[in-house]
Amino acid sequence: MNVAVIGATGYTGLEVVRLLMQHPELNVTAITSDSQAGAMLTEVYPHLQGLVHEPLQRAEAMELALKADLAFVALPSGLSTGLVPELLGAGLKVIDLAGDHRLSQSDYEQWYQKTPPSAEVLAQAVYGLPEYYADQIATARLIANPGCYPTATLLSLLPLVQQGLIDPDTLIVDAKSGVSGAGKAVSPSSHFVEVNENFKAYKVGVHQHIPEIEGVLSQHCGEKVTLSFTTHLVPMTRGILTTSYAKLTSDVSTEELLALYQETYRDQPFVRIREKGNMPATKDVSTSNFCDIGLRVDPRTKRVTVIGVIDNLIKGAAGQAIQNANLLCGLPQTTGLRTAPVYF
Ligand SMILES: NC(=O)C1=CN([C@@H]2O[C@H](COP(=O)(O)OP(=O)(O)OC[C@H]3O[C@@H](n4cnc5c(N)ncnc54)[C@H](OP(=O)(O)O)[C@@H]3O)[C@@H](O)[C@H]2O)C=CC1
Ligand SMILES: CC(=O)N[C@@H](CCC(=O)OP(=O)(O)O)C(=O)O
Repeated sequence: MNVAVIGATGYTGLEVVRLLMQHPELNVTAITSDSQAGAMLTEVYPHLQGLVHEPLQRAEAMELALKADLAFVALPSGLSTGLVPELLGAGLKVIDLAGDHRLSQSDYEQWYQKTPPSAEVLAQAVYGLPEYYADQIATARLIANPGCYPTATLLSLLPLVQQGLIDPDTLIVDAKSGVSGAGKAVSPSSHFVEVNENFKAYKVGVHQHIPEIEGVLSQHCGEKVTLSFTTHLVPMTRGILTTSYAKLTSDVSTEELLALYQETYRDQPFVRIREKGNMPATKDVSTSNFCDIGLRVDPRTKRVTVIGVIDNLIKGAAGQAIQNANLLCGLPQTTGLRTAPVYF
């Protein structure tokens, strides 16, 4: 299948291009940039010299449809809302990495403070978390690739929520991200001087991923879930670590919960469950599409603590988008994604 990468000069778009170089079935035939149209990607990123030969072009849907069957859209939120209907109308399938097609119109307006996509387009969107929605993804025309924090949080919590093992009212998620999560545009809060040797919470209580996480958990829980969710910026380039806490509804042991997680993710190639006493770190998954999960029950407090780690740019964005493209194409989910993490 021929694919276009929209926003190829951005961090996630660039990762899609890089990962697709080793994909046996998906060929990158078009790459776009608004500010660099007409230039070569290697002028912006010389490390790709000799590896990428397509020129950067503007994201014109009809022109892209002549070159590709599927588009990965890696634009800032708000922009894909305008482009996606044109791409769909031109006959392309779309995987949107932005938040635009993950929420209801009212939630999108409230949490992103932008104009939402039309109800007609939203009705076509399938939430692209392959571990839970593989069948719907396989037949979709528009896939809303999950957010980075929601990916780690949902994979960490859904086994517990589905089995009614935690009281959803007691749920707290403490999340930390590397700075590439903010994209390549420089802002005062992600500037080197602000981030280096520093550690800070941000968007406390107002993070745009709150309704996304609550929405999916509620679907699987059968009742409305609300959670306390706090994001932190860590002075590292890649990686997300989420720590989730909740009160257990029955006396279960760490061993029993680990067995449940092993069983839930037995056939999922990118979720790895740790042995008792072993907690994952961000480097364990760096540059790979894995999500590693560890947990422990505290019998004193009757709470469970679940640690989830992903690479925000890979399982949190580009890798998951390719996993979704594999499902769309009827390929094994691991096609082109079987890379071991880079530990140092
Ligand atoms: N970074 C991450 O870890 C994750 C990001 N996401 C989401 O994926 C999307 C892409 O993120 P990311 O790659 O980090 O973003 P970047 O800011 O790094 O890249 C954005 C891309 O969009 C292009 N673009 C086109 N028009 C505009 C415009 N008007 N203003 C700014 N950029 C424009 C830019 O290219 P050019 O300037 O050359 O035109 C650039 O290639 C976002 O919606 C983000 O929220 C989702 C999960 C994880
Ligand atoms: C470190 C950092 O700033 N991360 C970003 C992640 C943004 C993102 O993934 O955006 P979507 O809304 O498109 O999912 C943030 O917290 O806003």
